[in-house]
Amino acid sequence: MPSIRAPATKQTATLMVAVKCRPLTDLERLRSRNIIQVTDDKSVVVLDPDLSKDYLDRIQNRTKEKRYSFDHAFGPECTNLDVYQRISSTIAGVIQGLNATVFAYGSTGSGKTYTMVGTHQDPGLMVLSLHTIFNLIKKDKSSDVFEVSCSYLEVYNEVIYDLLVKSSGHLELREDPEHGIIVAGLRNIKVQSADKILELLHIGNSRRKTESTEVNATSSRSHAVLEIMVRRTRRNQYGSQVLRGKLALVDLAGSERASETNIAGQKLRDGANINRSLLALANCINALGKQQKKGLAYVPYRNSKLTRILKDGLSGNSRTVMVATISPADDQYHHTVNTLKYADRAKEIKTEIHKNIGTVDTHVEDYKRMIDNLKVEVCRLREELAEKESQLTLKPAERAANEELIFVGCIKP
Ligand SMILES: Nc1ncnc2c1ncn2[C@@H]1O[C@H](COP(=O)(O)OP(=O)(O)OP(=O)(O)O)[C@@H](O)[C@H]1O
Repeated sequence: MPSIRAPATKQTATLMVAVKCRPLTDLERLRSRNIIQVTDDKSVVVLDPDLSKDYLDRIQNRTKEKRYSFDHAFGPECTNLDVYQRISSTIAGVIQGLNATVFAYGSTGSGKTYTMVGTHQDPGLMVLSLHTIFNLIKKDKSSDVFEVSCSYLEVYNEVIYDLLVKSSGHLELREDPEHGIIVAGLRNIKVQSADKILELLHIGNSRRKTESTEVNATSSRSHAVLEIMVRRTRRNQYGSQVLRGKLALVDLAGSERASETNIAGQKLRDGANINRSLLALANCINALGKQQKKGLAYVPYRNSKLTRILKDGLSGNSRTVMVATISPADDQYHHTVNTLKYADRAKEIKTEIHKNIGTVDTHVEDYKRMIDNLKVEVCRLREELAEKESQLTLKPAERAANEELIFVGCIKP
């Protein structure tokens, strides 16, 4: 079976960075002050948490107040749907054969899981994206054939587990010449509806490692990656064209300082591993940001499983959105500024996107049939042309007689 790869046209895309500030929790309202101002739909101001600064300190710039601007900024009153509406065009590309990655980045308790998974009243980006994909598929279902499958994994203590398999073993990463980094043995389940994926997501989330820390009652101890693969087959008279789009939705584990979360033993080890991979991610963001400004820089993807999995989303074939989540509480000032610092660097990151137009599986027999049909067509056109030419080369008298004959021939039955 021959395979024909259609030429892909590449386009450069810049990583989209959105910042989302959650509201103060009930507990925080009692002991913390709000230091975040989202001044417009792109700008965020982090106020100096130290109220003792006097006027002179402020005008002499001895303040820790910081200002940032991003592609989008969302205040505590914004819902996940508000965020989603700004990124939905990226998701829609998946059914056209484009890859997309959405990841939430922020310190522990800043609202990453809330943003990605959400609640019943305020569904998160994972849920909203799935509905978009299936609604778009419904529209084009009459002309094209779609196949949707999903996988859900977690990286816990630098080990990959399949969240769609009960008591999954350790999985390994492999480099595939055609598909890039793949997780060997990861279950890929075919699904017919968004509800089925949501059911799988729910099961996967119940298997995810979470712990109660002092900062967050259900703190994610692992990085979770939900991947939705859409295979679209378009049939036309020349055979079939296959488009393959992939959406990766990533909920990272929370980074924290051991002193702050009051943890020890296993939890402390988890924290060290989480921080190691988040540090590796931060280093990759740094290097990629520098690469855009100063030219080539080494990007240390291989320093963690997480960065190897996210490699495509950070520099390969993907339209990527980073949602930086922050807490408005004054005691989170350092975490907030740190998150915004990396979000600011991520704005420089560029990816190259192209449609994954797969092999056109047309049998030799199909080509033979097409050639035969074309041969018949050419013969017919040649005959028509010869007849027209002979008409033109006839002498005028002959032509008149000929036309008369044709005319007589027409009216006589
Ligand atoms: N936009 C929001 N509106 C209301 N509550 C929110 C919002 N965002 C987050 N929260 C609440 O804040 C708390 C922490 O959120 P979440 O668990 O999503 O943080 P996280 O960043 O995923 O933390 P970790 O990294 O420790 O897993 C939760 O109680 C959550 O319900």
